[in-house]
Amino acid sequence: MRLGNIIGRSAKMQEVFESIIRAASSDFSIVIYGETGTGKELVSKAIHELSQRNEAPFVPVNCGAIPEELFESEFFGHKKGSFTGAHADKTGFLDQAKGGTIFLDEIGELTQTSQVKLLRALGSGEYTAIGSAQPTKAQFRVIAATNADLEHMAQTGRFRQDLFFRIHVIPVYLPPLRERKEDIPHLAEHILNKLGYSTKISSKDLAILLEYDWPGNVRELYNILERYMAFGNLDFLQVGIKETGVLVPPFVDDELGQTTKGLRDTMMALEKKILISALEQNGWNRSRTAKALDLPRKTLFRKMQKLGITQKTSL
Ligand SMILES: Nc1ncnc2c1ncn2[C@@H]1O[C@H](COP(=O)(O)OP(=O)(O)OP(=O)(O)O)[C@@H](O)[C@H]1O
Repeated sequence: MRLGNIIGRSAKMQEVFESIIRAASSDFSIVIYGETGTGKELVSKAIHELSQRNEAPFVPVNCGAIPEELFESEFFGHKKGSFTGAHADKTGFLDQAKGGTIFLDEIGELTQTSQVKLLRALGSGEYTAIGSAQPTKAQFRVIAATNADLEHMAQTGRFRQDLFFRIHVIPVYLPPLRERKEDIPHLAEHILNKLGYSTKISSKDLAILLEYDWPGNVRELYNILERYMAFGNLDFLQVGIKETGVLVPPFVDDELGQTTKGLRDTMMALEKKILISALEQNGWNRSRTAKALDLPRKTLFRKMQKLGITQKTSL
């Protein structure tokens, strides 16, 4: 079963398909919840394509990558000469999305000040480009996405409750891949096909795919299958299932010399090692490191905090 490019035979994905169809037939704001790599952007595009706005643009915005001081200029646009460096008129995201859909990815990463500005535009139905005297009418539909528990963030004051209520009109929940493993064979076939690989995957390799926990979800499946095409087998992923029942890829074992830890601990140790190494390569400049790792700065800060990384931490 598929809906556009979205593959899913599991009962959980059938429910997702129903939510997508319901969401597309309305014009309310939507929030898509799901772990990284579960297909939030893919689903938001599908909703746009199936909606009445499909002739107008779909504008994706990574909220974690927009510094607070640039929020208005990026979202609302600016007029030439309105501030030093404004050499020409700039069309903001909201203008670009006119008549269509604005996809606010990682909305939980907007700062409180940016949240207020966004809420004001959504609440009043208009916004003003910097340096303009004329407000513009908001003519877009919002689809937001997050891998955070936005409701909990709103309850604990980390996300504005009024903005949460304004956007969380139709929630769509994407289940992690480990909770719908019956989709893996179809996804693998679809992905290998897309990658131009014609050989059928062996049942031994399929069993390895089914055993794995997929913390990076479908995006990780893509990556693993690319490596599978290069190696011709999944031996790099396969390893003895540890006593804990957790499958630990051998390249992780070799790297860390740890064979007894569970997947989560091993992933955290590997993540820590990657972050420290990237920070060292970038002279501990966190903005440069975030860029090198293709991570929003705030995500890097959070990860450093979670993993207890400071400049004094060494490999
Ligand atoms: N059900 C699915 N069927 C086919 N392809 C999928 C499916 N889910 C995800 N993908 C593919 O997996 C990759 C990751 O998906 P996507 O970028 O939409 O995830 P995401 O949840 O937005 O990730 P992130 O939170 O990390 O930005 C994309 O290449 C997407 O096309």
